[in-house]
Amino acid sequence: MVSSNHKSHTENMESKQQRHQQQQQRHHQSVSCDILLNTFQIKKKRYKVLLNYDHLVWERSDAKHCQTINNSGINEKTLTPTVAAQGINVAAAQKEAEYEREQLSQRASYGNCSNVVHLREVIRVSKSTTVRNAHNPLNEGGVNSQPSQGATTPKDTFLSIYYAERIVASPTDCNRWHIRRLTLHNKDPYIVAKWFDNLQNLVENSRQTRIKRLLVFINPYGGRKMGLQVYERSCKSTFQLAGIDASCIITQRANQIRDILMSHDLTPFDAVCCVGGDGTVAEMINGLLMRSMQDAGVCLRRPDNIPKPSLPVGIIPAGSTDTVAYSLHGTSDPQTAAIHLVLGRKRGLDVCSIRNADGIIRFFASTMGYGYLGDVAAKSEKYRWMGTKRYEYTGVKSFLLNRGYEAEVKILLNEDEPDGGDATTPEIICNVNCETCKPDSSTDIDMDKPSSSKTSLHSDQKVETKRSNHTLDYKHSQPLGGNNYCDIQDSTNKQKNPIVDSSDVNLALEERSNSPSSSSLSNSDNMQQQEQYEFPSSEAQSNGNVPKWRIIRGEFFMVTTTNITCACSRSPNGMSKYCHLGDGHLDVILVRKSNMFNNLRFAINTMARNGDIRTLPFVEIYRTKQFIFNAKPNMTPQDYNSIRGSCQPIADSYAEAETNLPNNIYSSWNCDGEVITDLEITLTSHRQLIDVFMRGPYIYSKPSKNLENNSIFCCCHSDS
Ligand SMILES: Nc1ncnc2c1ncn2[C@@H]1O[C@H](COP(=O)(O)OP(=O)(O)OP(=O)(O)O)[C@@H](O)[C@H]1O
Repeated sequence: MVSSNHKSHTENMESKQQRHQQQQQRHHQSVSCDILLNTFQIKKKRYKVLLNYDHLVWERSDAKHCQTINNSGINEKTLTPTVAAQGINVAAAQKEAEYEREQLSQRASYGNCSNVVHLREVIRVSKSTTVRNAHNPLNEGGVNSQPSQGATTPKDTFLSIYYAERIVASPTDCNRWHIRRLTLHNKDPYIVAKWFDNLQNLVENSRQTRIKRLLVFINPYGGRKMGLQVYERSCKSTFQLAGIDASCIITQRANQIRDILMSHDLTPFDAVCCVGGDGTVAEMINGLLMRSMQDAGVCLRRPDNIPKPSLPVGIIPAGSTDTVAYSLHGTSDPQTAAIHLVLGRKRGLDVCSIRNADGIIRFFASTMGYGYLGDVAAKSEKYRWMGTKRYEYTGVKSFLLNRGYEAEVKILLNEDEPDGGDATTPEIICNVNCETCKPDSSTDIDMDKPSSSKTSLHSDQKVETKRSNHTLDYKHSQPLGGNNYCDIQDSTNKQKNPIVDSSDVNLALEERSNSPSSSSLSNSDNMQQQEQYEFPSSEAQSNGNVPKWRIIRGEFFMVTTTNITCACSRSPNGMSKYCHLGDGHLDVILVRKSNMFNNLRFAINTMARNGDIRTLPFVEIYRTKQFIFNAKPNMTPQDYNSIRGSCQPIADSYAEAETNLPNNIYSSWNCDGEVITDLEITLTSHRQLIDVFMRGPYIYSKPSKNLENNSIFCCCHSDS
């Protein structure tokens, strides 16, 4: 009896709930219509404003004011892809223009004096009774952004729409975004309420991909030690405007981000973000990847596959070079990075794993350079007090002292490019609509399939993985949209811990010295610029699917692998202009030892906007999924013990590197700005292993006055 009563009560509750939901749905349907057209005042001028499905259009009621002014003050009617003169890849630029046109296709053709904003770029909508409150959405009046429910009489006559807009100013400045406000005024509060409800519903729909709870790591030590200020100035208000509940942690030591990500409960968050330079990004990415491996229960050193972390990442530049942020966003403007984060558009970014004889030692997202770049990283840390100037100082010093480094590299040939994918054919620059980086189902290469020269890589050694889930002491006292600073109890002093302990080095070294393949490599007496191919045996061929390697030996000014273009403000095209963000490959750049003049040519071509290192005869570029490096092909087994490689944290790296490496015979690796002293490593690219809030760099489309159709291609308006 009791149970049947309970049952009928539950059914009643359920049907009530359903009715309530239906009522709500009906209410939403009644308030949301796809098209609205009204006249509003914008800065005391009358405008016709149209809400057309997913975009908002406004234009002066008075036709004589029909010319729009863009941000650079240029009168414009349309934007066309006239970019050939800039030496920018025309095909890619056309693609962008096509994309922009596609974006606007559903907008029909508006007058050339119309201003258009896609609701996808709208960050917040608020209404208020006074213009003052409309301009302060986080104040009492403006925060009221919930749809007005039923009976209350509307009294707000101002509607503010905050949206993100890209600034297209010049070929060198077309990637920055800023937030603009459009304030509409209508004396009839019912019209304002209707617009508010509709906009709010539509924006909510496009908001589904956006995040609400964010974990932010701020590095107060990197760059000009301005991490906190950068966050306060460029990100905090943007996150608040977007209603993001940000919990901030100011780092107290190197590797703390990685340790927190590996040990604390991350379920309260939708995303993780870091404010810092490349070293900070590397820590965050390493922490997330190690955590996902740990959670999946795979061996950290020798995983069969590397699971993709569930949390996407945001990257806010506040370091010295910020190559990762620059390559991803096309600018090192922190507000742009924050805007990409709040708008929620993600792309997969390739990440490379680095293995030594013991297995994976860490991951990198930007670049890994031996020779010149390694020397700069090893030396520059000592001069951190110089700020960003330290790179210039140690850069020149390392440049002059570089006498070339002997090495052997093995490059895995791509199946479709039997000659090794020599990158001399015209290529497309990775951009916002890059076809090459479209997400696909192509699998990663098998971690253990391509072998380096070491048998120890295939051993079944297991590393115990332990996970302790601490919870962070977040202060959730503030409402959604707050920016809370968290207290972290950091009892462990792990300042000198490498990403993975190299405790098994001796064991691995013994295995290595017994390895038949390593001895076969040491037989090569003549190391001068040799190149050969390793062909599979006939037996292996009959099995099919056998990797083929290109082997190159010689002396190099530098050997660099890049995962992204490595562009930065000093080198706007980057070291590897055509490198893609998510194609599952890394670019290997070999700069042969030649003379000072050639080294200088290389440096100039890397830094100049129109430079192209592919034209230099002493530079070779290969695109590959896997790369094996050996700095000491002639080394005897005894020598290994004196030059044990290990991954060093950035602190003290200079001292360690100098004592470990004998008399400039060997360089070290610069891995995302940090020093690694391993001399035998294997790099493997993992396609789109991490999701990042970014769009990729835009290619400049020059504003033109040629009017081919009546559409406009950017959003410009007079309300600022
Ligand atoms: N509170 C701290 N004290 C000392 N070191 C820290 C602290 N917080 C983070 N770090 C370390 O500082 C290192 C340098 O930071 P980061 O790479 O962000 O700046 P940068 O080297 O100036 O910039 P870039 O790498 O872009 O040139 C990082 O490797 C990080 O581990």
